[in-house]
Amino acid sequence: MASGSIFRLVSPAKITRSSVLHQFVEDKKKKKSWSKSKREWSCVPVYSNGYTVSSSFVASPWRSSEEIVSEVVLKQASLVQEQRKKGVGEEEAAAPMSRNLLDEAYERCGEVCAEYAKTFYLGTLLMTPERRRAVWAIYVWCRRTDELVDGPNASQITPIALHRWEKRLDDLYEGRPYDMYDAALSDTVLRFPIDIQPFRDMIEGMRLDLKKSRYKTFDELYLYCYYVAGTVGLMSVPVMGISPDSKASTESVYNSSLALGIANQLTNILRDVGEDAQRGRIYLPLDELALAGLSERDIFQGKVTDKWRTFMKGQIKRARLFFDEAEKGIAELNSASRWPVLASLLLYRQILDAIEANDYNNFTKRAYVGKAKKLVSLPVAYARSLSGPPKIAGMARI
Ligand SMILES: CC(C)=CCC/C(C)=C/CC/C(C)=C/CC/C(C)=C/[C@@H]1[C@@H](COP(=O)(O)OP(=O)(O)O)[C@]1(C)CC/C=C(\C)CC/C=C(\C)CCC=C(C)C
Ligand SMILES: [Mn+2]
Repeated sequence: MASGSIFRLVSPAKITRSSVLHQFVEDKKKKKSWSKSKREWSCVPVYSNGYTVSSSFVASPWRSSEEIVSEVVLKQASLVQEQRKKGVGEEEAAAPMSRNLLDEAYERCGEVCAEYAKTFYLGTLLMTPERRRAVWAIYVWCRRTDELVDGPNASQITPIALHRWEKRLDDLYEGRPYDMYDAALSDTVLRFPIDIQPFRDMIEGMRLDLKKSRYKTFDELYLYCYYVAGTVGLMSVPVMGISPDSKASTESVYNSSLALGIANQLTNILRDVGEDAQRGRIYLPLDELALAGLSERDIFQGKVTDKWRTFMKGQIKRARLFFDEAEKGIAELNSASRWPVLASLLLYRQILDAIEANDYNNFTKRAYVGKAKKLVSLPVAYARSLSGPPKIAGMARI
């Protein structure tokens, strides 16, 4: 992907519901006991002594990825609750930069967004100007972070470069932006209650990508998906805003936003199995592959067999459950934010349908959602986004 423009200024040195995957859980129960989280999202094995054997041979209390992530969710949700109570508004903050320059910085973010994600950009035009440009600034930061490991200079990216990128993040959070795009985000995080942790975690995801190319369990994969995509949900909700009519708990809305990121990333992974295998990567839970009678070799050989189809059906089912979880939260968002989010959900979810339509050949055939289907989704999303939060709490209070 051409990334020259957004990197010009960068320093070169750079849940499941209980029904999820029922067949996997049933099979695995024979070997392990499975933790059932409060939100029943977990599809995570717990060894009977509550400990895992870590590669460093140090026994530590076992925490599932979901538990680790839910701490970040709680922290982010409480920041927003505080802001809601205090009634701190978007208009309050003043960034240490002239208004004209700042406007220009945001404009540039909008241009990047329009170039890389046209439909999403159009959706943001429905939002208030403050929200719209804040979402652009977040989008650009995420895109640049991803480009560090996936862009044209990826081969030169080392952990040191990622460390520098994280240092830049700290600086922009402290009001010392390095370039125009950073300046826009620096202003955004002053205006909206967005914790730094999801940003740090996305960088952590990129770090993981540099050193890891296999995922033994879904728990490991879940953490990766949280890092690179669930974080986007946590960054976005404080900007998109929760509807004043929402009766749902802030935490439950955050959980839905997290679910959307996870669902998107799982979908990405399922679409790109063949491409990733060509790069020597397998973003699939190896234990589940083994249970389906498949090995790494089968992935590299890329043959669509009945075993593969059955395995894929389970993976698709799981991704859809995350989409369902996400969908429930959308009605709780501010009215102007619902449409772009729902449109993106509907568009992404159709990639799963496309994998099915390709008879599960995600080795050599790219699952693709045609223009016509995309166009139909937009008014459908719009019509559905008109209905707001249910009159009584529609989402579980935790
Ligand atoms: C209550 C509720 C449901 C709220 C919604 C919250 C919300 C807006 C969630 C957004 C979820 C979302 C769009 C997540 C992005 C997931 C994603 C695809 C991440 C990709 C990572 C790396 O993948 P990979 O390298 O395997 O794949 P590529 O080949 O590179 O595609 C990312 C590329 C990370 C970088 C993410 C972005 C550039 C997207 C950032 C998007 C936003 C800030 C705006 C999100 C808003 C909307 C309306 C979609
Ligand atoms: Mn990428």
